[in-house]
Amino acid sequence: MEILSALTVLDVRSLLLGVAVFLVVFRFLRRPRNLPPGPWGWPFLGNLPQLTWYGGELHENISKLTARYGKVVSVNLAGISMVVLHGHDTVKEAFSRQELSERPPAYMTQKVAPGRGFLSSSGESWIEIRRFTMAVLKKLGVGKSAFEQNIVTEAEMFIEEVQSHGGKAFDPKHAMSNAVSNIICTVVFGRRFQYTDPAFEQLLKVVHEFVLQVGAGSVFEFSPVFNKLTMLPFVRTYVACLRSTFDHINLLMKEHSKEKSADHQEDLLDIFLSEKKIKEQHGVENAALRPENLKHIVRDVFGAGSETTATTLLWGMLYMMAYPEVQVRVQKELDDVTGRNRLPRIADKPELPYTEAVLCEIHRLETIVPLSVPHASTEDTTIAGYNIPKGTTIMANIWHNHFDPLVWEEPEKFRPERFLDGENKFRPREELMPFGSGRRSCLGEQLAKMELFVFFTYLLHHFTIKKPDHVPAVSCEGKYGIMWVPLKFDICATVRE
Ligand code: HEM
Repeated sequence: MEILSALTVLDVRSLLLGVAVFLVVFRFLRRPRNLPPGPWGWPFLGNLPQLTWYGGELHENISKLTARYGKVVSVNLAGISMVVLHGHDTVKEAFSRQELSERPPAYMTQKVAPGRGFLSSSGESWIEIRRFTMAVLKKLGVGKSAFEQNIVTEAEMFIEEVQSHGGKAFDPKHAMSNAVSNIICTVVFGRRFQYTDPAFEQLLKVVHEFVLQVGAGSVFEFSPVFNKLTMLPFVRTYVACLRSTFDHINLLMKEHSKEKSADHQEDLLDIFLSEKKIKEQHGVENAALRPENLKHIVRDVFGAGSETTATTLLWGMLYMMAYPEVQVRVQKELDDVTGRNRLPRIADKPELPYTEAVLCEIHRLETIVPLSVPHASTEDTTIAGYNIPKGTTIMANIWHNHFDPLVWEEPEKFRPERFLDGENKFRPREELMPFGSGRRSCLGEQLAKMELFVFFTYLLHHFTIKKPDHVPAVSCEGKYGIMWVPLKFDICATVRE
């Protein structure tokens, strides 16, 4: 009897062991062959501990893997198997292809607010949303000189705000975010807000909070693991930020639908609603114009279009304090072209090659979206000879490309001259890709370039900016959330003669 029960226990154990071995072997055999190489990972967390917990930034740590694994590296971040591309040629080739230009599922956002925007759409709905938004921006004159006046208005308000500090030390972040966000408000809501407007202040606060709170590479958003672990404090914070952003956008959209003030300009919301009406009258279905999509489009355009440009301008101020000789050269170039009696205009840009080179060098050294925004493959395909199964998340390590010593001589150095030719004319470099590359590249690139040019030239035409005396040295250190942002700093801005 005892022998029989011992045998039964043994049989059950053997059976379980057999099943476990079978599952491991089956999984191994089913694994697609010739995947891009990469380091081993922990169960559930994958390579997250190696890449984020032991110091260094995620984009730098992934970049280090290229020494061992080459330009196309597989990593797993909390259940997301992703392939990270390095080298501008690899990124350019891959992102020009339709099957590598979609987005992975945005689990968290869909949980909080179902609907499609730029971050959460692929295929036909993305094509429609992008086409619609591009048409709106074109209609509003964005990217053309007609829109310049809106930017100039905000730049002038910003200059006034800076001047109000009378040369004393202050943190420019708040005024900068207000000014740049107001330009997007003109596009989306047809109006600018007073810096002290409570609804506007709240919106900026939640967007800023969102940027600060979200961990490296928007991992929570696209992770099927964290998506289920909503009891974890940092996931709870992320969800709360998402909720709060959508609540504020809903509030501003409700305000917008009330009676318009006399100075109201046509905006994205107006065009969305009127296009929707026309399409409905003609019985045409349009994936972009579903009511639930509107708040997503607004959130994505607002989120992508405000903090990005403001952050680049903050980096610009830091570099001008850290490299006063570069600041003097920009100011001289501005004075030579515009004199002291008028302000620079976008039409002056071709005559300001050094200023343009400085802006490019800031984009390169402080790549504010170091790992770009995740893409996904929509079919089995290949990159650089490796198999890429359908549904793989693909990231581009833009930061790595901007520091590639084979492309940039002494890449760690701030050297705007690398964007000038032998005759000191502006020399664009295709290896510089702060706005991404290909079909899914930044929709707001033209707008951002106009804003950066106007704000940067206005600032340096009006003021000389210096580090406050109490600060021992200018630090160009940053912090990585969704974006690479400078640590808090103060400036002193003295009015130029
Ligand atoms: C310095 C400023 C900016 C930088 C560095 C920047 C950078 C980027 C990058 C790297 C991407 C991802 C590209 C990809 O997925 O491959 C992106 C996407 C996007 N950006 Fe920008 N951006 C900036 C300003 C703006 C502005 C002002 C707007 C406002 C209209 C904007 C709207 C968007 C949108 C809507 C997308 C998503 C495009 C899509 O999925 O089709 N961005 N941006």
